[in-house]
Amino acid sequence: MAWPLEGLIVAERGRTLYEKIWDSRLVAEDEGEALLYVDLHLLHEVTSPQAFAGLAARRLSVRRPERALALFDHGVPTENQQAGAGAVRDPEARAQIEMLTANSEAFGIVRFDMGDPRNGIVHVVAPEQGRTHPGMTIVCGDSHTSTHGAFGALAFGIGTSEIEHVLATQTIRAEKAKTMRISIDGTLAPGVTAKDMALAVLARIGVDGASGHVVEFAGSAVRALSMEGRMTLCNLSIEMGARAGLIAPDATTLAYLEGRPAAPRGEDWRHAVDRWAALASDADAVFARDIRLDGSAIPPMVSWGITPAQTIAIDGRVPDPAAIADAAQRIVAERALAYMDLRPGTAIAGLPIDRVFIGSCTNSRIEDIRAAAAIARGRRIAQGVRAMVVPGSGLVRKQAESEGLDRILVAAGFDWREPGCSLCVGMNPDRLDPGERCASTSNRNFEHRQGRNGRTHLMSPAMAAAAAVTGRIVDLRDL
Ligand SMILES: CC(C)[C@H](C(=O)O)[C@@H](O)C(=O)O
Ligand code: SF4
Repeated sequence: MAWPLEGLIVAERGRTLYEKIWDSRLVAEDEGEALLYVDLHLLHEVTSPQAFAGLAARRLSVRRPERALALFDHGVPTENQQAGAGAVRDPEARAQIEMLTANSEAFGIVRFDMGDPRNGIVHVVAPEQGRTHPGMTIVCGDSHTSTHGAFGALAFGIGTSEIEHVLATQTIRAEKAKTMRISIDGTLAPGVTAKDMALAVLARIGVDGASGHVVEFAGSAVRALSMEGRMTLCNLSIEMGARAGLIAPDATTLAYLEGRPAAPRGEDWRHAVDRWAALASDADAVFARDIRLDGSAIPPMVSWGITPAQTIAIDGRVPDPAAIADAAQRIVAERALAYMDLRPGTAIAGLPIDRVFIGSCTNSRIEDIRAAAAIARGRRIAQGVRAMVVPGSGLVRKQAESEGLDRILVAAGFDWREPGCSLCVGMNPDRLDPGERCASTSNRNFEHRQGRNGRTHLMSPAMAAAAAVTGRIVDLRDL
C-alpha cells in the first residue's frame, strides 16, 4: 500500500502560509494546473466591462454575487463626486463607470457609488470595510491586489478573461508558485517607513527579483509594522515581480479587523481567530529562497529612474551607466537618465520638484495622511510647487477631517481632494504636465505614468511632504 505512506511523508514537512492557503482553497489539480476557490472578488470600472460583456454573450450569470464588491477608482475625478458619473467629462471613463453601475445592479453585486463615503481605491476600501480576511483567496483585475496579502490572504491580480471566469464559476485557474521569504529584522530609524523598506528591497533584488515566487515578509521589523505599513509593503511586492506578497496574521491583524463592518462577529469571530492562528508558516517549513535585510540600516529611499528598483538612499547619487557592468541594466539606466533629465553622479537630495502627490493604494491611508500633515504643520509649500493629497477612500477623508488634518494641509497650501487613484495613473483629470518632476507616494515611476513626459520620484508620504515644503527632494531629517 503505497499511498498512505506517501500521505505520511507529505505531512512530515511543515508548510508555509502560502501552501496552507493553497491547500485549503484547492478545488481540483491536474498536472501542475489547479483550480482555486475565490473568497473575494473586487471589481473596478476599468477592467470589468469586457468580462461582464463576455458573461452576457454566453448567457451566464454570476455564481456568487455576495462574494464580489464593485468600486470606482481609476477614472473618477477627485472633485465634485456627488454629481456622479454624469459629471465625468472623459467619455471613456464615464462609460466604464456607467457600465459597472449597470452590471453590478443587474447581477446583484454590492456597489459603493461615486460620492458614497465608503467608495475609494479597491485596495484601500476592502480592508477598511473588514472584507479582507486572513486565509482568503482574493482576486481583482488589478495588479496591486497583492496589497491584501498584508492580512495573510493569498491575493493577486487577474486579467479580463479571468474576471469573467471568476464571475461565472467563483474559481480561478492557478499554477503553484515557488516560495520566497524576505526577512527584515531590527528597528527602523526615525522617519523610515514601510515604503522605504519596500524600496530598499526593490533596490536590492530588482523588478524581477521575486518573479515566479510568492513572497512572505517576515522578521521583527515587519512584525512591528501597523496593518497600514504592511499593506504598503505587500502593495509593492508586485513591483518585485512576485506573484503575491504575504504577511502572517497576528495580534496587529486581529486588532485592525475586529468590529469592522464585514468582519465576523461573536461566535464567528472566535472561530475565525482560531482558524487564522493556524495559518502562520510552520517553523520547519522550507522556502525555495530566503533573503535577509537589516531594517535598522534602511535610510529614507527615493527612486531616480523609470522602474521602482532604480532607487537610492536619500544621501545617494544617481548612478553612472558607464559603471554598470550588466549590459541590459546599463541600457535601462541610460534611458532612465535621459527620460528623467538627470546627469550621472547628481546627488538626489536637492533636486527641484514641480509637483507633489500624496495618495494611491500604496500610501493613501490615514497614517500616511497623518505623516504628511505632521510635516506640513506650521509650514508652507514652496513657491511654484503644486501639491495634492488624495485620501484612498471617502472614509479616510472623513477620518482625516475629523482629526483636523485637512485644515493643516490646506493652510500649508496643499490641495485636499476627494478619493481615487488620481495622479497615480493618467486615467482621470489629475495629470502631470510634460516635463514636470513629481515627488510621489505611488508605486510606479514608469515613463508617462503620471502624464505625458512627466517625471516621477517615488518616496514615502513624509518625504513627499518634505519635498513640498522645500521645493526639492530632501532628507526629512534635515528639515
Ligand atoms: C488599470 C489597472 C489594470 C492597472 C493595474 O492592473 O495595476 C492600474 O491599477 C495600475 O496601477 O497600473
Ligand atoms: S492607486 Fe494606482 S496603483 Fe493603485 S490601483 Fe489605482 S492606479 Fe493602480
